[in-house]
Amino acid sequence: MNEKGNISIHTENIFPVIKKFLYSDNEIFLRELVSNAVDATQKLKRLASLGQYKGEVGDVTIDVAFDEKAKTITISDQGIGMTAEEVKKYINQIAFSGATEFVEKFKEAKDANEIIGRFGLGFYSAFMVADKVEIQTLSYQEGAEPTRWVCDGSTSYEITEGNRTTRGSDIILHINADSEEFLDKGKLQEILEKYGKFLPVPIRFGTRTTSEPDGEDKDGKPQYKSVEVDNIINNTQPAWTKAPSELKDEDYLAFYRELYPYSLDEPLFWIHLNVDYPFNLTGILYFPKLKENFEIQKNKIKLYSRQVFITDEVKDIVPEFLMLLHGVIDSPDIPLNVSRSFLQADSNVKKINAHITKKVADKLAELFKADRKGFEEKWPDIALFVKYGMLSDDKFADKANEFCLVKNTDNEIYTLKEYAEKVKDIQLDKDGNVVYLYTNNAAQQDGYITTAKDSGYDVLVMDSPIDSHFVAYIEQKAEKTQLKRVDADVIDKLIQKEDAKTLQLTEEESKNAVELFEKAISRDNMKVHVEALSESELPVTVTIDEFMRRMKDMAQTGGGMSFYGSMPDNYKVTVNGNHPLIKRILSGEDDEERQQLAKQAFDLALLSRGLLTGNELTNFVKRSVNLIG
Ligand SMILES: Nc1ncnc2c1ncn2[C@@H]1O[C@H](COP(=O)(O)OP(=O)(O)OP(=O)(O)O)[C@@H](O)[C@H]1O
Repeated sequence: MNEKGNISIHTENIFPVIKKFLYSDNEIFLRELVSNAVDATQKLKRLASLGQYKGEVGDVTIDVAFDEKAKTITISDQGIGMTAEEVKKYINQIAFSGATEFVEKFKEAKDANEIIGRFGLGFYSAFMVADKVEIQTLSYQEGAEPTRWVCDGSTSYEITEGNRTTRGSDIILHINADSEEFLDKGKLQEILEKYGKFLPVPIRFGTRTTSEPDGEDKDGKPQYKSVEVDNIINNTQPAWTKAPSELKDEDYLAFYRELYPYSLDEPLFWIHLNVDYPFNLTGILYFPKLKENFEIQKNKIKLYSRQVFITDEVKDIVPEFLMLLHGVIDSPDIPLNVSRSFLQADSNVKKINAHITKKVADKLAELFKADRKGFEEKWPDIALFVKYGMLSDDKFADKANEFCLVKNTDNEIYTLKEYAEKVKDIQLDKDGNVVYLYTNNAAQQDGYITTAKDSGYDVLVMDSPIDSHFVAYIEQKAEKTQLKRVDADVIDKLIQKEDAKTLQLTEEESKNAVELFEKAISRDNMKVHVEALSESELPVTVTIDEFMRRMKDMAQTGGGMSFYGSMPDNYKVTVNGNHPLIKRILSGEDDEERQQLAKQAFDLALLSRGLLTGNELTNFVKRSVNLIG
C-alpha cells in the first residue's frame, strides 16, 4: 500500500483562511482531537456490547503526550481505529468537507466572530497548530492492516503502511513555529482541564507526583513517600450524568466545588435537569447567593455536549434571567456549529429555554410550599433573580406570583396575593383603586412613612435596584392597583379618600400664597400649588411626582429611558391652605417678614426630605436663631 493523492475540495486556499480567523481560538484543536478519540472509544465499547467486537476491550485510557524536542503532540486512543479505506473516506472526504463548509459559512457571515469558536472544525482543526499531521491507525476489524496517513497542510496526502500494532489511532501533530506555546505541560494541562474535565473516557496526560503513606518511622509517626501516578484529567462520571435518586446533597455540593473550586459560598439549592423528549438535555443548575454586584456572577453556566465542554457563553440557550444561575447543561441537541442568529431561531433552543424556565419555577414553588419559613430566609438571596424572571418572562411570572414575596417597613413578609388582601379595604381610594405605598429608603423617608402609618396605612419596602421596574410590573398585573412612593405626594393626595376639602383661603389669598412662596423659594424646578389639606398635615410639603421619578429610576437601572434620565428633578411644593400657619404668614407685617416665614416653612419641608444641605442649611439655622430671638 502506497498511495499519494489529492484531496478534492471545492474551495481553494482553505488553510490560510482558517488559520487566520481561528487563530484566537486555536486551542480547540485539542478539544476536537480528544473528542474524536473519545468517540472512537465509545464506538468500540458499543460494538463490544453488541457482540460485534469479540476481542478484549481492555484499558481504553486515552493518552495525550508531547515531545518538546521533536515538536510533536500525540493523541492516542484504543478505539475502533480505521482501515485505509476508512481513512480515505472519513479523513479525506468527511473531515475536509467539514472544512469546506466552514469556509462557505464563513463567507456568508456578516461578522467573523459569529463563527469563530462556534464551528466544530473536527479533525481539520489540527492544521491550525500543525504544519504536518500524521495518523497511525489500526482498525479493530479482524485482519486489518496498520495504516499511516500524512498531510502537510496542502491539498495532497499520502497513505502508506503504518506501524501501529494494537487497535486504535495515534494522531501526531508536528507543531508549527507559531504554535510552539502548546508544547508546554502547563498549557496543555490547562486546555485539557477546560474542555475535558468531564469526558466519559479517562484521559491521561503523563504522570504526576503525589505522596503515599509509607509505614511509620522509629518514633511511630506515619511516613510518606513520593510516588508517580497517572495524571488523569477527568471525572468520567460527573454528577449530572447520574440519576437524581443516586445522589445525596453532599454529592451535589461536592460537584459544585468541582465546578467552581474558587467559589467561597455554597449554593442555596439546585435543580437536576433530566429530559429525553422532545430533546435531550441533562444538567444541574445551582442557585447561588446573589451579591449586590450580580453582573460578575453571570456567565457561570457551562455548556457541554456529550460531556465535552463547549462554552460558558450560554446567552442564547438559557433565558437571560437564568444566567444568574450556576451549573452545567449538557445537550447533544443544541446546534453549536452554526451562527448565533440561527441559534436564536432554532426551535430546539426555544424549547430548551421554555423547559428550563418551567423547571426552575416548579422547583421554587415546591420549596415555598414545603417550607415557607426556610424559603423566606432564602428570599433575600433569590428575590432579585425571581423579580428579574417575572419581568422578563410571562410564563415564569404566572408561576412566580405564588411565591414572590414582599416585605413591609415592620419586616412582615407577604405573598403578593396576601398583601393585596391586607390593604384592599384600608387603602382603597375614592375612585376604587387600591394604593400600595412603598419606600425605597426607609431612613430617608422616615417622616413620610410615619405620616402614612399614623393614617393607618402600610408601607412596603422596595429598595433593590430592580424594584423600580418591579413596582411598575405589580401595577400592570394587579387590577385597579396603583403603587406610590410614600414621599410622592402628601398622604391625603396619595390615597384620596373623599373629594377635596374646602379651601379656607380666598382665591385672592391663594394667588398671593403662590406668588409669595415662588418668590421666597426662587427655584425653577419647584412648582408651588396651594391645596386644601387637613390641618394636621404640614404647612408645606415637597414631593416629586411619582411618574417622573419612576421614569428616572428606571433610566438609571438601564430601562432604556435615557430621555428621562437626563431630565432635572422637578419638585412639587404643596402649600397647605388650611394650615393656620399659612394664614399667619400671609398676614405678616411687611413683605420682608412674609418672605422670611415662607422661606422658613419651605426649608422645614426640605429638611424633612433630606434636601436641605450646604449653604442653605447654614442660612436656615441662622434664620431660625433670629426668629427664636
Ligand atoms: N481517533 C479516531 N479514531 C477513529 N476514527 C476517527 C478518529 N478521528 C476521526 N475519525 C473519523 O474521522 C471522521 C471525521 O472526523 P471529524 O472530527 O472531522 O468530524 P466528526 O467527528 O464526524 O464531526 P465533528 O465536526 O463534530 O468533530 C470521524 O467521523 C471519524 O469517523
